Amino acid sequence: MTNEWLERWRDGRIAFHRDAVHPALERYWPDLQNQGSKILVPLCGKSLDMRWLAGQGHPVLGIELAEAAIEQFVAEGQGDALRYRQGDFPIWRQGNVELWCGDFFHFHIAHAAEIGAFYDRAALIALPQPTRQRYAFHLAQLIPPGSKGLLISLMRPNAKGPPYSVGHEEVEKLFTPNFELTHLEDGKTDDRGWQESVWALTRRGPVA
Ligand SMILES: C[S@@+](CC[C@H](N)C(=O)[O-])C[C@H]1O[C@@H](n2cnc3c(N)ncnc32)[C@H](O)[C@@H]1O
Repeated sequence: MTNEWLERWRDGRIAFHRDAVHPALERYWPDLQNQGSKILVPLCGKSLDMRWLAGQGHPVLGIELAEAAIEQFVAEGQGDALRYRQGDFPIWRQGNVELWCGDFFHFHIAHAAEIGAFYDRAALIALPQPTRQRYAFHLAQLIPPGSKGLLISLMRPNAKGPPYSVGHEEVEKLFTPNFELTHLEDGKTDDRGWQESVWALTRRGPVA
């Protein structure tokens, strides 16, 4: 799976990338009241949503496997990027966005000191079913109790992924052990029969 993503970035097969900020982010983020917290964006690609979050006054920490995605994000942004390293992760920093290049599952709590919220659009649904369980648990370990996040999942017919179809029942099953969930909306179904679902999550008490 891992190499498949690197191949996709190499070949420019990135139909998941949006040229505009996700409307659900703009609609629902202000209600989460995460003022100024550092936002974790797992499996971030080169999403413009990170620039929007930074524009709202948040430091952003994205994690992305493909160096090509990070190089493109920086090249398409403004200003120089600083390069440095934390452990095994090379990091690019441009303005208020820092992008860590590596496997999300190797990003540990010690790296996550200042994280206060998260944003997942097309991260959970990029992972096959057994890995989604691991993802939900790992995310819970990185997010302090009381902090919030926005999750945009996807339901689709004939679900040979990625992106995988992750319906309401699975979202609830994956996250309920460690988060309080509020279902915010189901988007319009597009002409492929794909429909996004949007959730607000709040990390429950201390035990992951
Ligand atoms: C479907 S794309 C979504 C990207 C971004 N969230 C967006 O909305 O455009 C999933 C991204 O996750 C990256 N990825 C896949 N597995 C990963 C992992 N284990 N750790 C970090 N990044 C990963 C892929 O390279 C790809 O850029």
